[in-house]
Amino acid sequence: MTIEELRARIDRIDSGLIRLYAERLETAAEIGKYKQEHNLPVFDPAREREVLNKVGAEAGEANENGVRALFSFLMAQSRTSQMLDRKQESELGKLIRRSVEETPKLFPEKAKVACQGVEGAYSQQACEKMFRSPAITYCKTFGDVFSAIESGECEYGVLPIENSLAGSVNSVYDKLLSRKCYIVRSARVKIDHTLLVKPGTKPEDIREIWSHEQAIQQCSDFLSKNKQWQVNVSSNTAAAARMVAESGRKDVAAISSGRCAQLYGLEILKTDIQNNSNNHTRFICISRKPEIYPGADRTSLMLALPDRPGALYQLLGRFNAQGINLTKLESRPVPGKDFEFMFCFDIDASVYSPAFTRLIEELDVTLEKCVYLGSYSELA
Ligand SMILES: C=C(O[C@@H]1C=C(C(=O)O)C=C[C@H]1O)C(=O)O
Repeated sequence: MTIEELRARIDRIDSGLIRLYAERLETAAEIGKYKQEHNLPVFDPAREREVLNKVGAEAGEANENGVRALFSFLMAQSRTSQMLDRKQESELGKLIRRSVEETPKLFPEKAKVACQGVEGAYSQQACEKMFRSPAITYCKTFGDVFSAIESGECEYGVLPIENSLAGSVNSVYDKLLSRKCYIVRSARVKIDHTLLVKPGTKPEDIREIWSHEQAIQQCSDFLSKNKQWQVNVSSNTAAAARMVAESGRKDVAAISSGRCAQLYGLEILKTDIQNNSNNHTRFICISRKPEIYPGADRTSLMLALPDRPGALYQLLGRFNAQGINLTKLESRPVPGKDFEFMFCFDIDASVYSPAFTRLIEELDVTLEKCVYLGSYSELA
């Protein structure tokens, strides 16, 4: 047979498959109606197991895995269509729709905002990107930022969530999971580390360096060329700059943003001392209530998957089926549990799109645990 003839045969098989696919979905829709009339849930895991075992056995050893994967996709499609036919919103679907309806159309210009650190911190730059005239309360720790919102002392909080070189800020993710706050906006801030000293200090006078742990890591090449310096960790890059300013010493230097030079009366000895100049940090703005402002095109979720082969593959298949892109996928251990993981997803889809609504309905109904962290837009 020629390739053309073989392809014509494939085309005929495909037409048959399409007809059977539609027929299977129509039958599932009828089952869906029955379930609705009899108050039965859409998802029937026992029946799905039975179907997978049956088709797997029928396919025989050579085709078993492929057939099982195909049928798990087909069954997910029937579930989606049954759920959409119900026109009954899931709890999460309702929360998102209500938040869109109840959130004002404009992001506030003024608000009481909690940031971690001291004046000059990168969190402050992020906060000023988000709010035109914020009233900032500085907190010692990330946990204190959450507490300031929970107690009502502040309306919003600004926290780092991810750095382009160092990756996710895991302690912020863990707190988002354990404390009830939602992401309502995010912003990218370019990180430019500089070496700051008291005016008049010369490079050869320096004996000690102070900075935040991450900044020290990000400037490791520069620091390794100056091994005679003793490197000390401080809680924040801006706190390190303030410490140098207040120390009265001329043998210490801070690694901090250039902005802190003016703020604390310091001199910039060297700019751009980081290993890689493409260094950005993403900051999030959190609030007690989910607020979804116009333009929200990113949604963060944390999902728990059943511990079985193919669970993540099947979930990713749902994103693919809805044509939805992901901008982040990472696993996080569940605090206090041995080797139990949740997956952090950043979904790249407008909250107004039907595909997003369908996906949320599916996830909320079929997954063991789906923690909604918020829908928002990111300021570049
Ligand atoms: C079609 C049904 O609904 C869902 C989809 C299934 C399928 O496509 O085979 C099986 C079980 C249910 O989760 C059904 O209950 O039979």
